[in-house]
Amino acid sequence: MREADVTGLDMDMVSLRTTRDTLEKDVPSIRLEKDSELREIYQFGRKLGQGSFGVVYEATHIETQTKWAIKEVCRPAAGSSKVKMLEQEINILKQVNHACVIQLKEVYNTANMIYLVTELCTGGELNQLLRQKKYFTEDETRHIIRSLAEAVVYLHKKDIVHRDLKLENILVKNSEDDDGRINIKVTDFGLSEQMSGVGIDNIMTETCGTLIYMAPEMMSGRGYSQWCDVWSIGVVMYMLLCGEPPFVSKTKAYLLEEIMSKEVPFNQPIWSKVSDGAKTILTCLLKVDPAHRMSPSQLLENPWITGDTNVPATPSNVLKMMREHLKEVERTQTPEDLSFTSSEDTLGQHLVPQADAPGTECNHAKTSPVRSSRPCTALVPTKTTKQSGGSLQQDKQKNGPEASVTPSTIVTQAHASVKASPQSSAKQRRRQDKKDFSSGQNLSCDLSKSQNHRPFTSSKSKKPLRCSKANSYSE
Ligand SMILES: Nc1ncnc2c1ncn2[C@@H]1O[C@H](COP(=O)(O)OP(=O)(O)OP(=O)(O)O)[C@@H](O)[C@H]1O
Repeated sequence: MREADVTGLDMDMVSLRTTRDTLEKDVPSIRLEKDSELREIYQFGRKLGQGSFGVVYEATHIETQTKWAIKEVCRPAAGSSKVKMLEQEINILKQVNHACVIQLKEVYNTANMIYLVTELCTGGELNQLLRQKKYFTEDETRHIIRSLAEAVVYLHKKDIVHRDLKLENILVKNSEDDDGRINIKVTDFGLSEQMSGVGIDNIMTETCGTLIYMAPEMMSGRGYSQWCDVWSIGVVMYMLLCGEPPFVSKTKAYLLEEIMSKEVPFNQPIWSKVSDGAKTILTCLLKVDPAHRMSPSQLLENPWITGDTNVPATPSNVLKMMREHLKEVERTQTPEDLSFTSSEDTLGQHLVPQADAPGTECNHAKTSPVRSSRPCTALVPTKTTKQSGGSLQQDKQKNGPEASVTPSTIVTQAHASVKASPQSSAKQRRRQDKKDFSSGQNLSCDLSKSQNHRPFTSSKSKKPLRCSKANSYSE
């Protein structure tokens, strides 16, 4: 047995892109002459599961008698897409060190095999637990979603977009710990992407992931960013609370149509028992337009998540008062006096998305006629454009002008474009919103006018979808 190159894997198979200074922990990569040598280090136990790459076993480290999971992977052909995915997965796992992300302990290489030793999650996949329980309570869901959001904030800060967040890729460390809490670990980074640039460089076009969890902007093929993970958190949360996905259709095209045409459905009887706070979050996470989605950091600060009952779940009272006031103003003014046609627009103009303002959340979920037409960030009646918080793009904004292509700036510009057409009725604007979204224009039109912002990509790949993993798509 010999220690492999200090950077990690068998270099003939994997060209590591990770720079060493980004590593947070040292994951040894060990070369073995024979596969049987590993059996001298670990005692293999029951089979835990099978993925598209290989089989996962429970294993006991003989010397320490500690339990681990070992993924046994047949070395894929050099240059194949499987190599790329495995390389990506290992590179990312080597960089991450978070309580809610699966830990990679060691990598073993032999001539034919690669073995990934990870922490053991005895509770299995979250979808198995959901199937048993049918649905989770709000308290259970809160704990799981908080952990998931923490993991996503951490990953996005490291410029890692998971791209395939789903119940099957969330493992349960132990069924339930002493407090009855379900501790989760995000796993399966095979489809993840690590961004290297800022602004437009962070726009991806490859369609991948699992349909029911896939963000509409990814389905539309017009470019997406890390906000696709937020949509998936929304789908996961929805499923935890009611046991079923929010949107289902046989094909990607129909699913996209369904998402575009419907509100987040809360029709099943179970939703009558779910709090408004949880439903509001879902509406904010499942915003069609990524520019209007709640950020993972905002999610973490939301009173439903923090359990802070002193903060109103929705700032609807203030907004309601402002709307009433604006309606009154409209009533007393002639149309010429107004720069907008409706109080909603006027309100939109003055409401600036303020990232990470605690205690605030999507406040328009119920009033918004079109799910994609309203920003879903903390709205405050001010023109201050404070941008802070943990999301990748918000962080990037501090680093350069290009990075200022944030959902919030897009939102602000979207409002500006509404302002520019005072004649348009609310109905016309709704139609335009939808048209813009399907053509990919709603984000690009305004951005292209700005010196600092390059257009949001709208290139649509003509390549057919293929299934690269079980239930996961890659273009
Ligand atoms: N650390 C672990 N602890 C417990 N069970 C695990 C662990 N890792 C994987 N498993 C189980 O083994 C199964 C196969 O895992 P694996 O990572 O190979 O594939 P996958 O995530 O299902 O899909 P793929 O790699 O094909 O995308 C999982 O579905 C899970 O049930």
